[in-house]
Amino acid sequence: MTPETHVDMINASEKAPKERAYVTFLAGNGDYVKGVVGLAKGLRKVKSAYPLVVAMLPDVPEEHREILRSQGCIVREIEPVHPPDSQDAYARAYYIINYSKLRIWNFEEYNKMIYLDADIQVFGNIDDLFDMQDGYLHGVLSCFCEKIWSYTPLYSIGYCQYCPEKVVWPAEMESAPPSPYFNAGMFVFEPNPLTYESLLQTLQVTPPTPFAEQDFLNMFFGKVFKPVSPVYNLILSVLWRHPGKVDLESVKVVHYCPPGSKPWRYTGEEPNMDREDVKMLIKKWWDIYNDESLDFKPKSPADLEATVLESTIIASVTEAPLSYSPAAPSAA
Ligand SMILES: O=c1ccn([C@@H]2O[C@H](COP(=O)(O)OP(=O)(O)O[C@H]3O[C@H](CO)[C@H](O)[C@H](O)[C@H]3O)[C@@H](O)[C@H]2O)c(=O)[nH]1
Ligand SMILES: O[C@H]1[C@H](O)[C@@H](O)[C@H](O)[C@@H](O)[C@H]1O
Ligand SMILES: [Mn+2]
Repeated sequence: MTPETHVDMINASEKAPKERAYVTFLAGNGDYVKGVVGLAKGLRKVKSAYPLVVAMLPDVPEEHREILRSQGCIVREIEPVHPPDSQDAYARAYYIINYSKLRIWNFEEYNKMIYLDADIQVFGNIDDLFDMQDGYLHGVLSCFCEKIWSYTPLYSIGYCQYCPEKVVWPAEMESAPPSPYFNAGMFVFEPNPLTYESLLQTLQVTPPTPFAEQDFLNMFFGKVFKPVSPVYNLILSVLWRHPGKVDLESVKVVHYCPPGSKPWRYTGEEPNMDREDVKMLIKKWWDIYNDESLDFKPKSPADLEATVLESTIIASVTEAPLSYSPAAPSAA
């Protein structure tokens, strides 16, 4: 190597932009695609500087992929991930959908990504999360107060991370209070081939648990998890479980998580869905979804071509599937 080439290489790596992107996940031919469209438009509204990659299972129909490309999303197909142990068909479908999210650690062309569920909307710019300290996984604590947690001892004693002082940990309890547990609808992470292989290998020796990849990621990244403010992932039920804990004015990200709260399925009939704050947040989601001025506008025909091309090239990058069944069921 000539000294010039060496210098060129150093310069090239110094100049290489830090690749960053948002990433969401899509499975099936149902209505979650609306969530992704809403999210793409929401990110545009708050002027995010980074694109939205959609990691999708093979069962997402072409027409939905087309809608997403026309909204400026980078479409990237992933293979389903099968957890170990045979389950009944319903549980299997649920687990395959959720564990497939692990493939995003293989998106090596990005150094840092922010994962967002499709039932999330951003109401403020959160690009600052990319500047969080490297080497950690950043996310927001889960609330344990909803009935969905009733299978856990935590729920029976009324323990929640949002108000740990409320419950004195009973001496007869077998375990100590749990270590911080994040909601897997939003997290900041660094794709990495070694982490990716380790995640998939560990999964093969880890029996599935009710909160699927959320439980698994909490276990896997337990030692490197750093909590960020709940304004970066307001789980809607925190509004009525911990009133006053989060100031709605300062909330940047809303997660339409509780039953009946998906904006595109909202009827107002389920518990708490008739609250004024919930109705206001549902309306705000629809305002973004319906706002045509937020549709992707390629700056030039070449720009549009670039988006489509990027999706095509990325999707054609093949990877060795550790476990793949072409007939992944959909829960949508
Ligand atoms: O048919 C489906 C189902 C799910 N999804 C994708 O998977 C994500 C997770 O599903 P939900 O948002 O419905 O799940 P919840 O937010 O209610 O549940 C929580 O627990 C889940 C696992 O139990 C995940 O960890 C999820 O990120 C976490 O917020 C969706 O946002 C969407 O991106 C689809 O694309 N199609
Ligand atoms: O804190 C949340 C909340 O309790 C939700 O209802 C549940 O679906 C999520 O998995 C959890 O992280
Ligand atoms: Mn969600």
